[in-house]
Amino acid sequence: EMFTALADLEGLVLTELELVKQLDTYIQEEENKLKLLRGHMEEYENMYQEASADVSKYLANPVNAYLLVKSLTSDWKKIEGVMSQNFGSAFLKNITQHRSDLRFPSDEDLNGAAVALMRLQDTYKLDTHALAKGELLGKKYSRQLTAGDCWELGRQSYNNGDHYHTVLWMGEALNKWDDESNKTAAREDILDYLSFSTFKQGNVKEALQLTNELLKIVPYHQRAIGNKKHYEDVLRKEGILLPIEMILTKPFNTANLKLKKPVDNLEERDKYEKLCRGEKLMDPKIEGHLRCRYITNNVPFFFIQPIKMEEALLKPMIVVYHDVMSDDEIETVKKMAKPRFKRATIRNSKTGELEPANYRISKSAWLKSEEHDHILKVTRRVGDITGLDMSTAEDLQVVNYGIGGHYEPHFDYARTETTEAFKELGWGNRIATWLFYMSDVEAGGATVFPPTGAAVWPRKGSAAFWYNLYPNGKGNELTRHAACPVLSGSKWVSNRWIHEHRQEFRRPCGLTFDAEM
Ligand SMILES: O=C(O)CCC(=O)C(=O)O
Ligand SMILES: [Fe+2]
Repeated sequence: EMFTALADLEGLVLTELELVKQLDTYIQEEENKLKLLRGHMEEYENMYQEASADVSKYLANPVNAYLLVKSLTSDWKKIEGVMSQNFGSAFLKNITQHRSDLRFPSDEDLNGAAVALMRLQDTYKLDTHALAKGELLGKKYSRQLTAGDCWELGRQSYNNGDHYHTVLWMGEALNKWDDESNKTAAREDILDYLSFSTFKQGNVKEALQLTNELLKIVPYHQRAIGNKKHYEDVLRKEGILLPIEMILTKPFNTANLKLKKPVDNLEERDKYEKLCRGEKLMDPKIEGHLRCRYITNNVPFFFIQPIKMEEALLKPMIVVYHDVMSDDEIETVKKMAKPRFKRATIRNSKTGELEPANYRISKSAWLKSEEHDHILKVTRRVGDITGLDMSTAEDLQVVNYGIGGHYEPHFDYARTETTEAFKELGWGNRIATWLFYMSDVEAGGATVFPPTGAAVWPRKGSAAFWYNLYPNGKGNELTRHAACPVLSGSKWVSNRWIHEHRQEFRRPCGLTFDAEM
């Protein structure tokens, strides 16, 4: 699957280019064929006109007689030959053969991309109508969606059992359909999905109204007849007198319906989404104490070029360092990571198999310091700035987020028994997180901390840093954080997780829960 990373989707543009080229050749070949046939047809027609005026006189001429016979034997064979030339199947064969090196997205990608669009719609409170017009945050214009495009989004939602978004998108499809001169969907298909999902969301009257509308187009639609009866029964039981006068409003307005967003088990969803939208949740008094400063850490090189530090939160301390990774270093890391990208997976506790994780839509790869001088330099820099020993840090984890890519609220440290945490590494728990931002993000994609209201917005070359553990080794629950869905742009980050061992003299352990750095 490729929808999970924007870097992978880029290849699809090449697929489109190749298709355009091939289709162009195919159309030219078909056009040549038609031109040839038209020429032959005109010849036949002329001959007929001439001959039919006076058949016997015409055929009395031996050349004419010869040409008539010739035109219906050898010429006709040529025409047969031209007409049975099948450029279409040759074109398809060519594409199929290319399929392994041309990259085609799968149905899973289509579903993933549709779900991502719904996630963006919910998180950033995007209006369905504006989105369908190609508006993002009132300014950015993408292509307009047709009734058929909206219908497809509705159908994807329906197949996922998500009647809420089915109603929104099928409703939009219905309105678009009304305005379209070249219809891109069938109105009865839109009404079929829309009526059923409207009913599923608990709007029986409107479902009946939409079903009646469908029956006007297809009077013997079996399922619609059954549904109509069922909806009427439900209404009768509710004590509503039938038939009721109902006219479909134009445009169809989903705002008049009762609609419930699909429930999910993330209790902090509300806070998380508010922070993603840039709403301020932090106490202004706390925010007022945040400062910026230059640091040198007694590292000689930093005396010449001090590091710019900005506080994002004091308790626990979350800081952002600016200009700590150069464009060259970023390019190296991206280039090395791309061919190794794998989608984030989790192990299914029942089957033991690795499965794609829906709470984390991204692709990642691991790079070692030894692999490139740039990575080694970056590792040393992190050690110099944090004062921590990097020999117990994990390799650099490079991440690229795809359409609507996100990472739901989580802790970076292991919450199981400390002895069990990252057992294979044997370096203790993840004491601190260093998070490089390797791209700017046009919209969305913040790193947010729901318990405290802190938010860090990606800026190319910056990095966020915080301690996950208290000095006594206990995990700090206030460090729970998330990567907001990317609304526009491609988001690249890389993680350096530093472990407890060997930090004893650098960040002494203590008995306290003191959250200061
Ligand atoms: O991408 C981000 O902003 C955060 C990523 C993150 O939290 C993680 O990879 O653990
Ligand atoms: Fe994280």
